[in-house]
Amino acid sequence: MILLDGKATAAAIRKELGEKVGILKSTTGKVPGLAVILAGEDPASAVYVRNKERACAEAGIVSKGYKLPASTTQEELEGLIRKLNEDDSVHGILLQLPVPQGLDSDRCLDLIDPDKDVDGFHPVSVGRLTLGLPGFRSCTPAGVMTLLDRYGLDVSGKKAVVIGRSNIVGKPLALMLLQRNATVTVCHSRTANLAEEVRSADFVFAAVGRPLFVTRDMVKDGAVVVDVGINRTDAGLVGDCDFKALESKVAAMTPVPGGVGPMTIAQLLINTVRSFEMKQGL
Ligand SMILES: NC(=O)C1=CN([C@@H]2O[C@H](COP(=O)(O)OP(=O)(O)OC[C@H]3O[C@@H](n4cnc5c(N)ncnc54)[C@H](OP(=O)(O)O)[C@@H]3O)[C@@H](O)[C@H]2O)C=CC1
Ligand SMILES: Nc1nc(=O)c2c([nH]1)NC[C@@H]1CN(c3ccc(C(=O)N[C@@H](CCC(=O)O)C(=O)O)cc3)C=[N+]21
Ligand SMILES: [Mg+2]
Repeated sequence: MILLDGKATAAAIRKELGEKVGILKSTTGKVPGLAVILAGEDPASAVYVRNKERACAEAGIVSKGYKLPASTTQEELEGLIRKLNEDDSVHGILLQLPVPQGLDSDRCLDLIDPDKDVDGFHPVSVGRLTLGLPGFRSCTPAGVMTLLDRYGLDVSGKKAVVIGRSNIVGKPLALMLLQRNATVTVCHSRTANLAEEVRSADFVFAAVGRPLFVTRDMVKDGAVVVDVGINRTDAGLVGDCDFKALESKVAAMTPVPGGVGPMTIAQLLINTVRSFEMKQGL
């Protein structure tokens, strides 16, 4: 089995980006900037935001954290986004989800300048993905595609089954796989015979949010399995797949932790540097 090492791949990407940013700095006199907005005190979100800030530093990207209390009003949050849209030192704006109760995340995401939408959540970015046009792609599914690329795994002509249809993972991932000429099936909580669908897959993508959801009997011999799930259990952080049971059956698989999670952050950095380049007309 080939372990799809997202941790090592993400580290390599950060190093490459650091070198690229160094060159961009010497030619333009400027550096890419990312604004990360965290409203409220969700502990998992705080961990992710800290990881993002550390990753930015490694790649030479200036990150600016905006920590807002859970009591922040819709008007205040929208005011901050408007200000960041106008700020020339900011090339990417990320609103960490979920936002506290009472705040309307859709209205906030809508307000982000699509040219700074490095998270790929703006309806314009989603529309561009759907149409196959250039634009920012949601970092988790785009990070998955980057990981497959780095391992030379090509989905073209292959049967891909995505489990989960959320707007930030399952749905955009299905569109990206279709763009790469996979034959794509999307499963969800109303899918009949889900196990049978998954058994037919050359590539399985699990984005469900349930530990041990994908079991050995559900996966075909020699399949490639990408586990997007992040579940906090008494046994620690686990994915959606029964890693131990699948190990001797699959051709390649991502671990959790150390798989898709670090790639999500690496993709955010890739998108931010790209946004910076576009601003410079590069
Ligand atoms: N590694 C990373 O960078 C990231 C990891 N994640 C992780 O990925 C997982 C999915 O995240 P997200 O997409 O936001 O989650 P959501 O909860 O938004 O979506 C879960 C999806 O799984 C489906 N589902 C739930 N239960 C079942 C079931 N019993 N049978 C079939 N389908 C089911 C749901 O179906 P339905 O639509 O019918 O309700 C839904 O489409 C989570 O563990 C999350 O923590 C998320 C983002 C980034
Ligand atoms: N606007 C927005 N953009 C996001 O991209 C976004 C979001 N909101 N809200 C939450 C989800 C989740 N997410 C993760 C990022 C990194 C890891 C990650 O680094 N995981 C490590 C482990 C980290 C740990 O120890 O918890 C790993 O899998 O190895 C996981 C999950 C991004 N999300
Ligand atoms: Mg969700």
